[in-house]
Amino acid sequence: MLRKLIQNPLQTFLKGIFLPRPWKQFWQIKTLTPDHRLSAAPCGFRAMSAAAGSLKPLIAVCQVTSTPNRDQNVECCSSLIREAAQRGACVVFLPEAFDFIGSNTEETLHLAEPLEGDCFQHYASLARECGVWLSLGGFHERGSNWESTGRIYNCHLLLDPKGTLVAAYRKTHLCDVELEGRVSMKESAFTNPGSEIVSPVSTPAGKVGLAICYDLRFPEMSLALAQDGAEILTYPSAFTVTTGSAHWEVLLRARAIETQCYVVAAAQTGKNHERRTSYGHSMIVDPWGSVIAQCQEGTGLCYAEIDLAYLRRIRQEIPVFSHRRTDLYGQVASLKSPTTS
Ligand SMILES: O=C(O)CNC(=O)[C@H](CS)NC(=O)CCC(=O)C(=O)O
Repeated sequence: MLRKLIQNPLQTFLKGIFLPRPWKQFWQIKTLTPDHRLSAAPCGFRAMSAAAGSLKPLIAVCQVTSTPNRDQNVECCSSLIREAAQRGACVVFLPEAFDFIGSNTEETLHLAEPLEGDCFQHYASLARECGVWLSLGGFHERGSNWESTGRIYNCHLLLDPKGTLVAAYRKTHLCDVELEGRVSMKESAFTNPGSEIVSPVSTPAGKVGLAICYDLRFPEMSLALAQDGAEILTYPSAFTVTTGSAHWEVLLRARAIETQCYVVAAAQTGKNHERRTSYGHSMIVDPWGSVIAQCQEGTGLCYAEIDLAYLRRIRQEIPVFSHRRTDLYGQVASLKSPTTS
């Protein structure tokens, strides 16, 4: 841990010499005391400093390899969340299927839980313990119609640092995709489609719009969220290697550029079970379209600071929302300018 934090000895040395005293103290507290429990304090500290103009809110993206083993998945996600909180992240993002990836439909349905089950309770108490917001990107939810439909929802949950459920978005675009000999997905066979897009939620990092994985292919949805005030779009995902290597980064950057939002994409990586491998490449894209953070291979975290002043400047300089020719696009004609905060 300590070695990981002191990544650049020269930088460390220079910081030691040149940083004025209060900065030096802050830096030492944040990095040289690895077992110092930074719970609600750093987030508050960062938020306060952000308001004072000196520090911007930090967010963290978790990349994992969920398997059918629920307990192992909880252990892995929880340790990443704790690490992110210790580094001062305000909001921590987990990918689609953070709870598990079943090796077949029966197993998936068998492992699914109601919203208020053990899985939710665990992460609610972890949010409280760590003092962070949690985006739980794709929970296999047995909804109220479980008995009648025999299908679940793919549900993205947002929890505040009190462990309160602030928003739940149920995936609206289901991934029924067949690439002959390469990819076969029929999400609708075990999942009910959600019926609504959820209004973006204010967090210390900005207004977060919730989506899931395959939703990324529908720019109408990202525009609708941006128009409703989103500053950060989230696409927790479990992309296939075939489609991910061709489309993932292009789609994420396009959504960021079109909507002038930050795009946060926590992803599954590696071998989830015998017949399934996920693409990984979890990343954070800024509203200019630059990839500002990306996870390395395997399980892990990446971080970025959110700069809403930068977002506002881009929106002023290239005012696409006010240039939109809503008279020309038929069904999407009703899109208006984003609500600005
Ligand atoms: O079923 C689960 O347990 C987790 N959910 C998924 O893996 C979902 C539905 S099958 N995967 C995708 O949407 C992949 C999209 C994709 O790869 C693309 O759009 O190219």
